[in-house]
Amino acid sequence: MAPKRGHEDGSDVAIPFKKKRTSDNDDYVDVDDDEYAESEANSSLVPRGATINFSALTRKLEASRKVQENGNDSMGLPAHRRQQDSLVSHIFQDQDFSWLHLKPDHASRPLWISPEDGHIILEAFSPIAEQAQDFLVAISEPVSRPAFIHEYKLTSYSLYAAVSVGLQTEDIIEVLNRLSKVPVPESITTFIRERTLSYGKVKLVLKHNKYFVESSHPETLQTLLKDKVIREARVHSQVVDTSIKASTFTTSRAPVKGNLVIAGTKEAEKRKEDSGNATGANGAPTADKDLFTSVVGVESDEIDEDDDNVHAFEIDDAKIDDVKKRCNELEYPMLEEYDFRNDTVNPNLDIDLKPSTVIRPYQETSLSKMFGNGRARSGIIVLPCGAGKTLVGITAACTIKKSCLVLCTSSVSVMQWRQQFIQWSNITDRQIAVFTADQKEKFAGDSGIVVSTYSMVANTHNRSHESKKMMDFLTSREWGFILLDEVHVVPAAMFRRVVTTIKAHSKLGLTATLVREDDKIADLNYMIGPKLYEANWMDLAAKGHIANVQCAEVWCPMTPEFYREYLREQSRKRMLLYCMNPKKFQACQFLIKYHEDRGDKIIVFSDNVFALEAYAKKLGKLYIHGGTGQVERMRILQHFQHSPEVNTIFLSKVGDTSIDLPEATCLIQISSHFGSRRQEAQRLGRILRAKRRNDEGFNAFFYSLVSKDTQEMFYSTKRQQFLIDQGYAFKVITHLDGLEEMPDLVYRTRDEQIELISSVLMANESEADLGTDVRAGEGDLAGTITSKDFGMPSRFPAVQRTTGSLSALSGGQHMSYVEQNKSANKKLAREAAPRHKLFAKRDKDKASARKEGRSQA
Ligand SMILES: Nc1ncnc2c1ncn2[C@@H]1O[C@H](COP(=O)(O)OP(=O)(O)OP(=O)(O)O)[C@@H](O)[C@H]1O
Repeated sequence: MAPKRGHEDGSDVAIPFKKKRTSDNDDYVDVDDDEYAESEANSSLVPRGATINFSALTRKLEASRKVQENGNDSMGLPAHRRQQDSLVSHIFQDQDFSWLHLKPDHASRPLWISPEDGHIILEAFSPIAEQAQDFLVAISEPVSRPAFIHEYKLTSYSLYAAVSVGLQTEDIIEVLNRLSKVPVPESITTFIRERTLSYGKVKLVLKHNKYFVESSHPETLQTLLKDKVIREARVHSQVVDTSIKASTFTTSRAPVKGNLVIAGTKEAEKRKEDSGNATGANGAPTADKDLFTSVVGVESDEIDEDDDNVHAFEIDDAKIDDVKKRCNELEYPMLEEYDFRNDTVNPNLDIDLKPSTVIRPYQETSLSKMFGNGRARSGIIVLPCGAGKTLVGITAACTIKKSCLVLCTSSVSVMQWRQQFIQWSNITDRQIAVFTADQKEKFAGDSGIVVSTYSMVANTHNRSHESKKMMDFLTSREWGFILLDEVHVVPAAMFRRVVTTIKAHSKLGLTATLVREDDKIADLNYMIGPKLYEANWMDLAAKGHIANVQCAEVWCPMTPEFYREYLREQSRKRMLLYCMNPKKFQACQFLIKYHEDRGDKIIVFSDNVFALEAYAKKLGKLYIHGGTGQVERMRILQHFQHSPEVNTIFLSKVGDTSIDLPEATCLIQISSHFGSRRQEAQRLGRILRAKRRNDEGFNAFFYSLVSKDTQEMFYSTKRQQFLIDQGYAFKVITHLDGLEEMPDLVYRTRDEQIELISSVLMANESEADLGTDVRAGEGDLAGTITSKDFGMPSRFPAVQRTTGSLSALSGGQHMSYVEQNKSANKKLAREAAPRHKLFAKRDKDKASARKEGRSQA
């Protein structure tokens, strides 16, 4: 489903169109499983959604048993269907689904469901695709969403999330059936029923400061009460099965009744008008809505939950964790909801959005999933980089109006969150405090906001006296709301510590890239809650909320000298060699010139600080890395924002996430962190917020410069996968037209290139490390990441010094190259690992040719 990569002829340059991190004090330790991409073997061994594949596997095994027993296959499919014969059956073999008969009006129904694995294929060009997408996002995981055909997957978690936002089993099946070109296969209906049977049936609700296990299914509560742990946790003074009238219960698809989120905003007014003008909830014209209704046959508003009779029993505060765990084991995971409007014990916080703050429709939609029934559901909201997750979090805090704790990944983000709270809401300076290594503040009054980092809160060692006092402040009180930024990067253990030490009634996780190679996403489901909403990147771009980006991969051939060294080198310097490839330098110079001439503002990213400095100095540009002081950073960023003289800056990974530069319209990536899909997406996020995004025909540009025939090509392909799944197409540029004619082209001559290789070979091993911004300072998001940090054995030796010659130091670089190279060659020959026989033969041939030459001489 990935878009094809095409070749560009260069004339079309106009298309040129975010570890284990250990850092100082308050910065977190971040495990990005994406980085497993460093190991090719790992990446292929750990498929995405492994958890789900496991259940699919179990079903398959079960099915094969059934086939043997009664002639049905694992998904309950009749065995005879495999013998279905048609002229083309043999081509598709077991992927021949022609036995699933199309409905007579299939052309007007936009989707097809695979009976084998629950994958759903959606025609994104259908007039009712937008409504269908809303529904599919609620019940399934988006797998890939390019322009015309989308792929989704029904999983246990997606169905858990669907139920948690109020959808009912039979509604899911019914709507799916109406949208599907073929009758929903029995295997799928069985799967949906099985998975939704118990999920979402039990809620943990805090009402009047007492915890209740609540359900509208009395038999479920009876089942739970049969369990010893739960029975013992029950508070007997309460009347069992208290009937609680849920006054404002609605489902996710119903209009948000009594919802405080949108009240008072201009957008709310606009939406009221829109509905008055008979347009759809998404602004879709009535005609489309009618078509949806005629095909789907269910008005979205019809799916209202009839939840009049809710039964509950009270449980002991101290036993909450045991009950939660037990419910999980019994396969009745509890949804957490906070009836904040009826919480009279925790003091209210006087916070509201400023009248000038207008939230965008997708921000509102995401929040409606959280507040759909007048309570706050805990869960995760996924929005693209630059789409305004901060404001979503702030709006949620303004809705709950109770004390709020915000946790983010670095001290830079802490300051940004604080500033954004002040910018978008009426919160006063005294009501919002920060807790970082440098600042330990408490808010004034009974209620307020504290912004901190995960590591400040989770860290249990070496706390200063001040920090201890601050932690007591945080742990001794009840928080109405905890906001968790960038949830996908925080290790499970750290989350567990945070979640157990802080008593919060509701949790909201925010992220742009819910991608991990392992099953840690499952931990998030348990610790925070299900995914409540995931936006479509292309949709937001089409509506002008984020910029349209043209992505391209520029293939830069290695010069023969660099390639020879690359093949010889066994250490990290291989990476430095492909970063410092003179042809890459030239491509970078050309693209900078091209885009500066167009009036673009350009950010060049390099993870490797050695390369960063070398490029920036050679091309005469300003640069920022971990070692750049705060004052210097601000000065450079201000120049970039306001001065027409500074149109290009070079950034190390410190700029991946924490820098908000809406002026930037072009990104050039010269070195990156292995195959990290997350970093690729986060970097793209820097230009998605481009100020000029709504200019007529405006495009932002994202270039990855890749040295041809090197490992970098593999990593690059891997990195792009997440963005491709979001619908981005990467073009391949193999030739930049006009590059050769550039008057002041760098490293044009062989001598200059040889001089460059000399400097690379003389560099320290540590400087060659791609994942390390060795000069990262306190508060930087850039930490030091190595393969070892991801639990993998380091393939490279630790830092090692190489000696440069005196002649090199005195400026005779050319000579030093020869000297250095000679000795390096000897050293390599001594240390060389066993070579492939092909190369061994070539070396032998060469050696005998040399011998022959000498004897002839
Ligand atoms: N409703 C809105 N109205 C106006 N501006 C908005 C709105 N929502 C977000 N923005 C602006 O969009 C930009 C991006 O927002 P924000 O930094 O919250 O994005 P993000 O999703 O957290 O991105 P990232 O994941 O890259 O950190 C900011 O400049 C913010 O002020």
